[in-house]
Amino acid sequence: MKNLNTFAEFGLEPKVLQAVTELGFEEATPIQAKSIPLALEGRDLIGQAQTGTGKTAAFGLPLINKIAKEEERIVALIMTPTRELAIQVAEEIGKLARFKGTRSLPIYGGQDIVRQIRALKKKPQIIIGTPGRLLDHINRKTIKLDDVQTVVLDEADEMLDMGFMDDIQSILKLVPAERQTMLFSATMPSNIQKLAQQFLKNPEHVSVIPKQVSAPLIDQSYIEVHERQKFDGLTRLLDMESPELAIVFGRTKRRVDELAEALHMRGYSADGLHGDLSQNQRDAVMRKFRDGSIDVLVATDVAARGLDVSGVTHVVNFDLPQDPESYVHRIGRTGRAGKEGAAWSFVTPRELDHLHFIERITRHKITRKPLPSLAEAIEGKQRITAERFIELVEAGDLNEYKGMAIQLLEQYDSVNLLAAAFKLITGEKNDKANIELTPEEPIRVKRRNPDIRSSGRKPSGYGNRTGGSGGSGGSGGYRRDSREGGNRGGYNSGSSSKGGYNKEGGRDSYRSSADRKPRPSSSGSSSRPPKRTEDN
Ligand SMILES: Nc1ncnc2c1ncn2[C@@H]1O[C@H](COP(=O)(O)OP(=O)(O)OP(=O)(O)O)[C@@H](O)[C@H]1O
Ligand SMILES: [Mg+2]
Repeated sequence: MKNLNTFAEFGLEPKVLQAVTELGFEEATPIQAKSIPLALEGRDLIGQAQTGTGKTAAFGLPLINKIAKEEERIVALIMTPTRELAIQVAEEIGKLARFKGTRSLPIYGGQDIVRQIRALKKKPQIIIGTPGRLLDHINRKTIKLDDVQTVVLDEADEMLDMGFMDDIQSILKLVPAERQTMLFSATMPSNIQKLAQQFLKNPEHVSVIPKQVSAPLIDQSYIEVHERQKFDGLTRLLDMESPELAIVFGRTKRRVDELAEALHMRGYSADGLHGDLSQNQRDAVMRKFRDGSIDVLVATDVAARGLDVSGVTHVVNFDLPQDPESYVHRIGRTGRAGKEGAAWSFVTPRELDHLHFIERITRHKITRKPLPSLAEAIEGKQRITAERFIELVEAGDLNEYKGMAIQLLEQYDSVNLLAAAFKLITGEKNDKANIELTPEEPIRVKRRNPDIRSSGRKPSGYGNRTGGSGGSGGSGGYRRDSREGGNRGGYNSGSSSKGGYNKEGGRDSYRSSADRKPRPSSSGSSSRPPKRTEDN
């Protein structure tokens, strides 16, 4: 099949094409070039391509193209694992549908259901939702899926990991069998195949996987640190690198809260994002991050999937993620849409094995770098300040300040004066603020079945490793103890038993937190990963 590269060649209708042009997309990305023609033919698809390569438009454009303007029923359903993603995909679909006027609506937990019901009365044609809240509406009969012709599962593997299998099954049973189903993600672990077999008809696998899974424009480094050095390491890194926008990933909700608070105390404009925040709080944090009023977003894996915020120049894994997949998705928040990005990971000595495991699975070398020195941090701050000085000088418009400058220059040396200005501006943020974070346990290598690449080829040596040094944890199972939610050590899932999912824990996070207690740790014999509740 010839790969089409310009959007005009796809035969999209003019109003859809107009939106693409307006958005400034010149060329289709490889995944778009491969998927769009097949999707337009009505084929079922499994689409895999690196983070930030335009998968949303790859399914969004054919979808919008196919929906008749005068349609009054819900004819398309897009499912996403998290609320933020539902909102973002809805926004992108909204942009792509701008000229055609296709109506879409995001539906997710945490948002006032009455308001959603009101919005549903306006006859949306595309629903973009998280599985739990969708089911709620289906049960209330406020959403009817009888006329759905196209279903998209975005980040399908994450939805399975979060325990949405049952919900997805229940939902798909209500969609007519005569439909088109598409499944997209950057990573495709083996459980996806099962889902695909069950719900897709003769699907075309469309994958754009170069040698490595993560996006090529991300410069990946790691710093070996002790747990207690991490915070100072982070502030030095931020000072040295001066990111435009940075996302710092922490392992748990507590970690994120503490870290955001600590950064704040040191004078950084940072805020935390995790699943215990109300939807309003989460929306507010994302808004501030998108408009640049905060420049460091500290987050649990909630923000790791699919989120597309332009200007994210740096991702820092303050704590290493458990899975290679998470690593790929986390660092994929930078280096998007052809831009460059930097990913830094803090690795404690006991986690070095785990880092090498991630390197092997992602087939990408992660370069070791030293902890930035204080001098480098200070120099970084001064460099940025100098750049700002120069911008201001070049912009002119300094008349109000010149009088005092002239006065001072008559009495003092110009170098000393400028140095004093630097000191004043870049000098100690509240470095005295005493910061102590609760330490996190190191991550250890776990045996599991990641199949991060759809080819199913496993790098040699893979799967034979047991944990690093010492300690707790089943040696055979892949113990998913890194997810937020505090259920550390609470459950084991045998490496091949990802099929069943725990329904406990509450589906929607608008429920009271009492409904969302993690499973007690005595239930370690269960092979079912508990559903992560915060995102629905
Ligand atoms: N053909 C294109 N040319 C330029 N930019 C594009 C093109 N297609 C999409 N984009 C932009 O690229 C960015 C990333 O797209 P998108 O979020 O769909 O990536 P993704 O592949 O879904 O990534 P992830 O795996 O993280 O979910 C978006 O801001 C989108 O508007
Ligand atoms: Mg995406």
